[in-house]
Formats: sequence, C-alpha cells, structure tokens
Amino acid sequence: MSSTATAKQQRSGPVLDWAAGHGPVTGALSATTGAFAVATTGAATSMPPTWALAVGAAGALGHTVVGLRVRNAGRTLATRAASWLVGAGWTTWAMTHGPLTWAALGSLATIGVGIGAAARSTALFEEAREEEAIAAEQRQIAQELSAERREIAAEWVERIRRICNITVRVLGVEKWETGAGYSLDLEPQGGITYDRIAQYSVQLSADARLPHGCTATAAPGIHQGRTIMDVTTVNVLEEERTYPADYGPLSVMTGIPWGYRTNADQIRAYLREQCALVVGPTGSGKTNMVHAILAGFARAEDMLTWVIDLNAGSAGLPWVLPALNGEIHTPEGKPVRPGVDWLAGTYDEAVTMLDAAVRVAKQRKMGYQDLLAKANTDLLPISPAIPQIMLVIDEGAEILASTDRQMRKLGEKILEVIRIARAMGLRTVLTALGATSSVLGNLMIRREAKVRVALTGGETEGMDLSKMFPGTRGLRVDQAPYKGSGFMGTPESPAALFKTWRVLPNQIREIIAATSDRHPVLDKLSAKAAGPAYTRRWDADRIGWMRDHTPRTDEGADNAPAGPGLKLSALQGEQDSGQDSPEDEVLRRFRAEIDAQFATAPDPNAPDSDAPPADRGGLNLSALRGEQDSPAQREALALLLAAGTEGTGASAIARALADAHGTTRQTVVGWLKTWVDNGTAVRVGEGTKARYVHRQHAPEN
Ligand SMILES: Nc1ncnc2c1ncn2[C@@H]1O[C@H](COP(=O)(O)OP(=O)(O)OP(=O)(O)O)[C@@H](O)[C@H]1O
Repeated sequence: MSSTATAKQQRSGPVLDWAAGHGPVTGALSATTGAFAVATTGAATSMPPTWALAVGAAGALGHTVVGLRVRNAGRTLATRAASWLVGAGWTTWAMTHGPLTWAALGSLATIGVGIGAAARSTALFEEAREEEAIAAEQRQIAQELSAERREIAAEWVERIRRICNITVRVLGVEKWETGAGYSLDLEPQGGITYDRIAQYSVQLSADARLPHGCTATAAPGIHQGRTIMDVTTVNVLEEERTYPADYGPLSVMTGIPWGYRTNADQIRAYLREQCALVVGPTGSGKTNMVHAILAGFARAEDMLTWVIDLNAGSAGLPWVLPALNGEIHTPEGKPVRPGVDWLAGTYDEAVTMLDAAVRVAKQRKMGYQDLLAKANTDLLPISPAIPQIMLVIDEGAEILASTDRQMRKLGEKILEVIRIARAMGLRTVLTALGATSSVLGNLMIRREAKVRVALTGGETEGMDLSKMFPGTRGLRVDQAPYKGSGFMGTPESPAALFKTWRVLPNQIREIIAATSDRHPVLDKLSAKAAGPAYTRRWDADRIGWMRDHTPRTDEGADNAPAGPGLKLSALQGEQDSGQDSPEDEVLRRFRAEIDAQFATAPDPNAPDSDAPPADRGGLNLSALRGEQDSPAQREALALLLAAGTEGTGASAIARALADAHGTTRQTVVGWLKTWVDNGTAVRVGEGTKARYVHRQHAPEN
C-alpha cells in the first residue's frame, strides 16, 4: 500500500473490517446495537412492529440454512436462530412500548450478555467437535493402515514358517514412499540369522505371487538377531529411466550413483579404496552403463577420469569429441573441457597412460609422506587439490585374459596399478563381456574389485552370478531381463537387482558443459611424474586416431577451412611448412583455427611447462585454462601461426587486433614473451629484424 493511502487511513480513524466474522463479544454487540437501532428508527418512523419480527424470522431461517450447509452442530444452529428470534422479539416489543425506557434498555443489555455467552459456548463446542472429528478420521486411517500392516505381517510369518521352516516375529512393516514395495523388520526365533531366510528368496517370491522382476530378499537387520526383508511389489526395472537431470557435484566420499534398486533407491559406488568390475555381454547395455559411470565421475570435484577403450574409443569418444570439436560452450560462451581427462583409444596410448599412472602412484607415495604423516593416515587424503584418478578400462578384463603377448604386457600394467595404487588414490573400473574364470580367477581382481555389476539384459550365457557375488543366494538372471538391468553389489550394499539409468547422447553433452568448470587439475607432484606424456595428451599426433570418428558435416569439403567441427582429418599427414601449395595454405589456416580455438601452449601451471615442445604442434586443452581463453589472445596466436616461417611482430599483431579488440602493442608484447617462455613461440632475428615464429614453423622444425 502506498504511503499516501496509509496516511489517509490514519487520518480517517480505525478501519473496520466488515468482512470479518463475529466472535461472541462482537456478535452480541452487533446484534444488540442492530436491534436498538432498528427499534429507535422504527419507533420514530412509526414502522409496523411486526416487520421486525418478520426480519428476525428470516434471519433465523437464513442462518440455519447456511449453518446446515457448513455442517454446524445442532447446538450452534439453535443458538444462532434463538439469537435472531430473541433480538427480533425485543425489537418488536420495544417499538410498541418505546425503546428509550429503562426497562427496554436493561432487557436489551441482558439479551446482549446472554447472546454473547451462548455464542461463546457454541464456539467452544464447535471447536471441540471439529478436533474430535479430525482425530476420529486419523484413528480410522491408522486403524486401516495398521490393519493392512498386520495382515502383511501375519501373511509373511506364515509364509516363512511354511517355506523356510523358521518362526519369525514381525517388529515392523514399512511401506516404501516410492510405492514400489515394503520392508519387514523380522526377528527369527532360535538364533537363526538372515542368511537362512535369504536362501529361500526365490521360493518366497514365488509363493507371494510377486510380479516378474520383483523379489523378496532378506538382508541383515540392526543386529545379528534381526533381519530386514525387502519385498518389491512393483517392477521399476521394467521402465526406462533417464539419467537424473540434476548434474550436481559429487565426490569420491559421497559415492557415485550408478543406478537404482528395485525400491527405486539410488545405489552408489564408493571407490576411494575399491576397484570395480562391470560385466555385461553384448547388447546388455554395457556401453550405456559406462556412460552412466563416466557421467558420475565427470560430476565429481575430486576425480579425474582416464579412459582406455581399445574398441575404437566408442565409450570414451562421446565425452571428448563434442568438446574438441567446439560444439559446446559454457553459458559464458567459453570452450569446455572434455568430460574425461585422458582418452586412450590405441595400444600405444594405453601403454603411455598406464606407465604414467604407475609413475604417479609411485611419486605420490614418496612425495606425500609429510602429508600422510600430518593426517596420520596411510590413505592419501583425496580432495580437489589432490584428485583421485579413475582408470576406466572398457573390456579391460578381456585384456587381462588375453594370451596375446602385447596385450599381456598391457594387462600386467593394469594389474600393477590395481596392486600398488590403492592408498595413493588411483583406482580402476574394468568392464568385461563375461564373468569368465580368467577374470574372476585373478586374485588381484577378486580382492581389490569388490564393487561389482553384472548386467544381464536377459543374457544367460557366461553369467555365473554365484562367481560374481560369492555367498549371495537367490539371484537369477531371468529376474533382470531388461537392458541396463542386472545385479550390483558393493561392500556397503549386498548384491541385489538394480538398473542403471539410460544416458542419452544429449545428456552427455549437457554433463560435459555442466561439469567443465568442476574438474580438478592434476596436482603438481603427480603432473610432474606423469610428465609430457600427460601434458601433451591432446596433441594432434596423439589424438589422430579420433579423426575417423569426427562427424563430418560436409563430405568432400576437406579443403574447407571454415565450418563446424575441428575436422581433425585436416591434421592428417601434415606436410612441412614453408610450401606454398593451396592445400598447404588451407592446412595452415585450418591449424590456425584449431589453435585459435584450443591454443597450443603447454599448461602454464604444469610443472613441466619447460619440457621441450613436441615435434609437431596440436591441441593441448590444458591451455584452455586461464587467460588463453581471451578471444583477442586466441586471435593473436592464430595470426602467429598463420604467419608461418616468416613470423610476425608485436606491432603487426596489435594493429590487426586493435579494431576488433582494442589490443595494445604492450599487451601483445606480454603474450609473445609468455609464449617464448613456454615454448609456444620462438624469437628469431635481432634488433629491428626481431620477429616471432610459432614453434611449428620454427627453423629447427
Ligand atoms: N539403462 C538402460 N535403460 C533402458 N534402455 C537401455 C539401457 N541401457 C541400454 N539400453 C538400450 O539398449 C541399447 C544397447 O545398449 P548398449 O549399446 O549400451 O549395449 P551394449 O551392451 O554396449 O551393446 P553392444 O556391445 O552391442 O554395443 C541402447 O541403445 C538402449 O536402447
């Protein structure tokens, strides 16, 4: 309300709220003053007194009708009707005998007090009546609920006695909020533990006539003498659920959600110390599961994901290419970092990665002694400053089982990482096509990889669930016939049915964009140990294999310098610079574009930024960090590249940028100095002949 309106109101005195209902006092006051006003006016104007009686009768009738409609108690209706009739009676009498006599005024006051008292008592009665009605309703609901619970409890006591020959007492029945089933808190009699009931899971489920995909599973209760029996009554595994759209931050400590149970609860993988094994035959939804895993790792603030995928990188590429191709940007329009930190799609790259991982583990062991002593732990404290490295190796189990000499070498390196790196924060997720004995027969895997997933998708071949989840009974492949569904068990959560979310391709892009700023940077000590093998991981010659998988928007447009995507094919078979063929010119412009997008400088923060530049230039996404993101600087770098062996100078670059960016010569001098320092550019010539040449065109190249 405006201040003038308020002021006006204040000047005109208190505001009466005519819409407000009456309490016992105001009601009585209103009735008596109303009757008095009618009587005095009526007497003065010689109104026939029977009019007042008629109005009173109408009022009593109206109030009764309204009262009935809102279900007032009979007592309330009678009080109100009586008030109207008494008031009307007095008015009629007062109009005949004169309202301004002591007798009239006195009786009116008495009537007022009477109406007030009656109204007060009916109000209290009405309130109490309402409360009692609510309580009765709740008692009714509780009774119905507990009747249902009692029925469920009795049913299961009888069933468990008949099928398992065990007597149980039911201490509680909890219906799940998701509506997908209920849990029973049981106390088996005679010192019997949960596993005795768990053995009969299949028979119990069948006896309870549970729909397909629904189970009755027994798990440990709050102590050894108690058992929790989860009974699913709705098959949530049947429906397709997409990866939850909340891409909020996660951590190695929060666990990473990998899917959901039959009760629709999320199941998380805690991988600080555990490795994981995901088994899924072709067509079971394994690739999709890898995406769900990579999605969770990308969301984590203290995890870096290194992926080895020798199947042409099909699992890892969707997490890399949209970023490399510049197809997605942050809301501020900046280029994004890939959703994984390193992708090896070739044997050599995989060896490079695993060697780097071993070096990181060893270096962390030595370099973080002080930190471990201070924290009084032998487990490296993982944080965004010292991230955990998750090595995801698609079909890694097959590498381990391979008899090929080269693959065996790779397998040994994988096992070495698993063996030495637990405390130092490097863990692996291996996938496998089948739970073969060569995989599960490996002691290292059996011991270190206790987070286990068996995707069945209806496949029975090579699906020995008792080997994957030793000691767990009652798991049957046909319980999970849907793609992406199967069984998951972790040290925290016993093996049981689960399903992973469907990860749609556009969700991968969304997650890359949403998490780009969140990925940690490899700690200096580890980066130094990983060396140039790590810092140059996105160089053109290292990611050349991806070119075949880069979507081409315009077939035959190899020579087109512009257009969407990096068109990495342009990087193929680079020729020596300095030739002036049109192809060469196109190639040079292409490279300029690529480097303008991603820059080519080594990471200024990386400890090995003084490492010799690679023979050939290429992409180095570490350069995406910091001020290299400035469009002016990127353009400057592009100009430097385009200048080829001739090179260019600060004034020429500044002139070219002045109009679009207002860049000064002084700024360009600063950039050139940085690029010379970090090896991106080389200064050639002296004095007035001094010019800068991109390292690709540097004389020794
Ligand atoms: N969690 C899921 N929910 C629903 N549908 C799924 C799920 N996972 C996979 N699918 C369906 O199954 C199809 C195959 O999935 P995916 O490619 O992941 O299987 P795969 O086991 O890797 O098979 P292949 O080895 O042949 O590539 C998907 O295209 C999708 O339609």
